[in-house]
Amino acid sequence: MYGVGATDYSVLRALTAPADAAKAHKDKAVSAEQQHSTGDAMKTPKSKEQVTAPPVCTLSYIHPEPDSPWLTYLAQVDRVLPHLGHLARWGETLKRPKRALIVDVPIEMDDGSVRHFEGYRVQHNLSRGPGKGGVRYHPNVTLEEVMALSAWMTIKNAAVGLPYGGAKGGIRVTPSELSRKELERLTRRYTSEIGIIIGPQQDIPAPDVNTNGQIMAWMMDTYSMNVGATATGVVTGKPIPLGGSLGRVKATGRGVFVTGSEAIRRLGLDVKSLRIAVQGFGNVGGTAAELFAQAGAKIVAVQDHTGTIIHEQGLDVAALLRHVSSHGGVAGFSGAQKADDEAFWGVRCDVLIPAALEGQVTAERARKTTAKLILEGANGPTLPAADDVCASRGILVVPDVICNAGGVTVSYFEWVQDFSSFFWDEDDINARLDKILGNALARIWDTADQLKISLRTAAFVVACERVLQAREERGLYP
Ligand SMILES: NC(=O)C1=CN([C@@H]2O[C@H](COP(=O)(O)OP(=O)(O)OC[C@H]3O[C@@H](n4cnc5c(N)ncnc54)[C@H](OP(=O)(O)O)[C@@H]3O)[C@@H](O)[C@H]2O)C=CC1
Ligand SMILES: O=C(O)CCC(=O)C(=O)O
Repeated sequence: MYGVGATDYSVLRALTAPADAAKAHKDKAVSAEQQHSTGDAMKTPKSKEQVTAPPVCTLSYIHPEPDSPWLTYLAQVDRVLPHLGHLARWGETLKRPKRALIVDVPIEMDDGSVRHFEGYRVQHNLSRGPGKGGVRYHPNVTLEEVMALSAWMTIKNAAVGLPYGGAKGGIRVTPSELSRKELERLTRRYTSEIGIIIGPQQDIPAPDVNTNGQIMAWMMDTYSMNVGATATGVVTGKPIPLGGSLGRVKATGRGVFVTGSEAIRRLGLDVKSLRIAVQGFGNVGGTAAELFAQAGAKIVAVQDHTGTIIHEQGLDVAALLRHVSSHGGVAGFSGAQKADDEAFWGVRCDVLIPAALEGQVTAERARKTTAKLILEGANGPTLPAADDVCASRGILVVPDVICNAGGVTVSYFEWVQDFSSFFWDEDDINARLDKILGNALARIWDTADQLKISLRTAAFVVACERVLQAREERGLYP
């Protein structure tokens, strides 16, 4: 399945060049699409990025299925290795997590029964600093998924230049089935179990799917009680009165908007004329949709777990946000038509924002979309085969490791503020965020232009050089 598509770098170059390339890009994209539809995509130039063999997982303790997040990550690493020069000898470091902790999380349910949940915390790499990354509560969480998410944190933190390694955690649970008290017990027990490897200097969790400020507050309190001192710096994404940072709740969606707006500018497009489809309407998707709508774009389709809604003239995003907060999902929103879930991928749009889970943009969906630009709000939403389809069709993908890095960047600000006990105002936070993301994206874009590679592989080049350079300079022996 991997590497069957060919990557046409002249298309990508046109896409990554400034606005004057817009026409060339459009013409080229049409011809790439025609090639594709005649089954002739292999005639596009062979590229350094093309991977001929599927990635191999050499770890004995997981057995990834095809298209699984860990194999997606390994395929992305295989694409970067040819660009790493002498550092490539350290490449295997990227393919193994430094440390993976699996914990049993038993809790007493409200009815007096005892239930056990599987919990994980994986520290993929610690060469550049403490582990950093969110905690996910979801029924499909597995060790392998958490490994992939932690590895993407290593790449993201390094790509942006934050002084962290990469980590991620999760519990295999359907949180909506638990009462608030059960959720608190689950969170506190999990925190105690992973307490042996987290800490303000070791590894700093934060929110991810189905976790939020309240859960971070319970984690901070539990860790603090266990160490005997209030340790605000052990988690980020906390409520403001507990050492949280202004701007963190919306930071990830804001980062999608900031990096997306820059990509839109470089493509010579006008945000006010754009039609946008958003998958996932939680913290990330909801905020990104809100900011793009405020900038004048039309949000024409939204999908979450409860269904798909479409409005050709543009949804009233503020009203949809209110509906989701009172009904738990987009289904039943009166200001739109209900649509079939698969129809979401073929909806007429210019920009697609996957902001739900991994593996959503398959090769088939990449062929179906009319979007010119994909902004990865989610982690790992695009399969490697879909990346190849996007490249051959002239669709620019702004990859997760820069596109959704706004959240961890403001988490970094929170951690710094907690250490110094000096808190910044929101304008200051947003200005610093915009600058850091803008500079990181420019560096990645230049790398893509120089090496004639995709933005994803360019982000990996920038990040992996930093990670492996640190590895080499630190040396191997204690
Ligand atoms: N929160 C953060 O700061 C960061 C999050 N991310 C990534 O962004 C993505 C979304 O996270 P976040 O917004 O925080 O999570 P939330 O829990 O706030 O929202 C997740 C959204 O995705 C929807 N969703 C879940 N499964 C599906 C599915 N199979 N099909 C369609 N929609 C689905 C949910 O719908 P429903 O509610 O109906 O289940 C919900 O709308 C994840 O990949 C996460 O790792 C990345 C960087 C930082
Ligand atoms: O804020 C953080 O520390 C991490 C956020 C996260 O989990 C992510 O970027 O995927």
